[in-house]
Amino acid sequence: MKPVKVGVCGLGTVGSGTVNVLLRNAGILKARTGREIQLTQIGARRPNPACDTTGIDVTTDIFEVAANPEIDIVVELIGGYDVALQLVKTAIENGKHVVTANKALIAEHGNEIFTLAREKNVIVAYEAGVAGGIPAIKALREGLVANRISWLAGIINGTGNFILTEMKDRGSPFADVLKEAQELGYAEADPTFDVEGIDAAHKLAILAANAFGTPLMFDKTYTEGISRVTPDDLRYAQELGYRIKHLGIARQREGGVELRVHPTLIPESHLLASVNGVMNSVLVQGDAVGQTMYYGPGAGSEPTASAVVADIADIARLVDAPSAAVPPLPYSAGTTEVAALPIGDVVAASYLRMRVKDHPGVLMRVTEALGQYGINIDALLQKEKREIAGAADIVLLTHEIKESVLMSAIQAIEALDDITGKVAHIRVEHLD
Ligand SMILES: NC(=O)C1=CN([C@@H]2O[C@H](COP(=O)(O)OP(=O)(O)OC[C@H]3O[C@@H](n4cnc5c(N)ncnc54)[C@H](O)[C@@H]3O)[C@@H](O)[C@H]2O)C=CC1
Ligand SMILES: N[C@@H](CC=O)C(=O)O
Ligand code: NA
Repeated sequence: MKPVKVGVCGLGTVGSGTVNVLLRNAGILKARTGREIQLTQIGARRPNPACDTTGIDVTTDIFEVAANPEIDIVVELIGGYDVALQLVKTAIENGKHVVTANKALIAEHGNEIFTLAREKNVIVAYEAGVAGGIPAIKALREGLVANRISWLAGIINGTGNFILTEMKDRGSPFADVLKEAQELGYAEADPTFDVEGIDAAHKLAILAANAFGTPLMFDKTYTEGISRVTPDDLRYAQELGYRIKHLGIARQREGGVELRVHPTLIPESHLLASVNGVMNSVLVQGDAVGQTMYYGPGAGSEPTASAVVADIADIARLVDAPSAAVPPLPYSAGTTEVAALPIGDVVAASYLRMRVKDHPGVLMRVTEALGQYGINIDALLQKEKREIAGAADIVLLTHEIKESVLMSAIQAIEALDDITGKVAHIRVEHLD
């Protein structure tokens, strides 16, 4: 059988890892797929010393790769939107299968890309874009195909989890840890995507589309990042028996789906609470299997390349299959429109932290304000702030309450004379 020919565009962190894995493991890939997978051409602005491209045709024009009649699979690893979209569409128009790690592109332009791919009868695969090296899309699409999925939740941004872990364990300042994550190749070109939750929202939109068979709904995903989580929050959560993790949560509800990305307190005994550093994890609730959980590196050169090459191998097995054998919407969203529920309708327990003037009766006034809205308190800490004369922090865990009601109660608390500044609010989930 003739080799399956691959063109890789972009030779940065993931591109160089992909070249290394394809070359190093060519023998086992051939044995496992029954086909030789040949790295035929690379599109790169400049060489990358992290990989050896000796003997491979390298061009500075990535569109040459997309037009190369020899090539069966174009691998998009340049990142970003405009040029990447153009490249992917050109490759599809030219009848090539596409593998990409670009979750931003898939989350925001996937509906258009998949429509075009369907017309041209080619596969667009994006396993590397969601939870890095974890075969999360494959688990949903194949391993859990028998299940009706009611919800999933995951730690799906490696940089964010790395920052929260280092802040908690070593007390490292946010900016220093972010710099380290960038040096390790974990962060996005624009790291605000990581710290403000946009990257996790891209991934959640893709996971939800696969789990629920809906179109991609990134624009309807409620998104909060980790930038407002303070070292005090991490410490107080720990004292209360919780950890703060940045979670993406997708849940089927009557009337629509919840799609939300935000810092979350989870019990320290929950398995997700032990997912640290750059590791990611996705927890899925299916009606037949119950809960399954997937764990592994969410970012980095070869962990991400592992998923890119897995997609290449899957396509290699199918390139010569009759079109009927190629899964119709292979790695993609379905088409059933569904409503995204507003965040105000979410019912969750909450962590509230407020800076108060340490006057007698202040705690009573806060609990009264909550009581007026029917909000019960589950746990409470009051911490004197030694470094600020006359100030204390009150930290509360509330029972489950509709978020729109909680917001009204928070406004009432912030209006009290004893409260300085804003009330910090982090949702609590038990995920059972
Ligand atoms: N770094 C990671 O751990 C992960 C990254 N990703 C995704 O993989 C993609 C690539 O990310 P990285 O490798 O980290 O980025 P990177 O910045 O290290 O690499 C991108 C490379 O593409 C090249 N490039 C950009 N435009 C080009 C053009 N027009 N022509 C030729 N070369 C061009 C750049 O020069 C650079 O070498 C992104 O979509 C990212 O979101 C996904 C999962 C993990
Ligand atoms: N910046 C992303 C890279 C992988 O998707 C992350 O940190 O998770
Ligand atoms: Na993955």
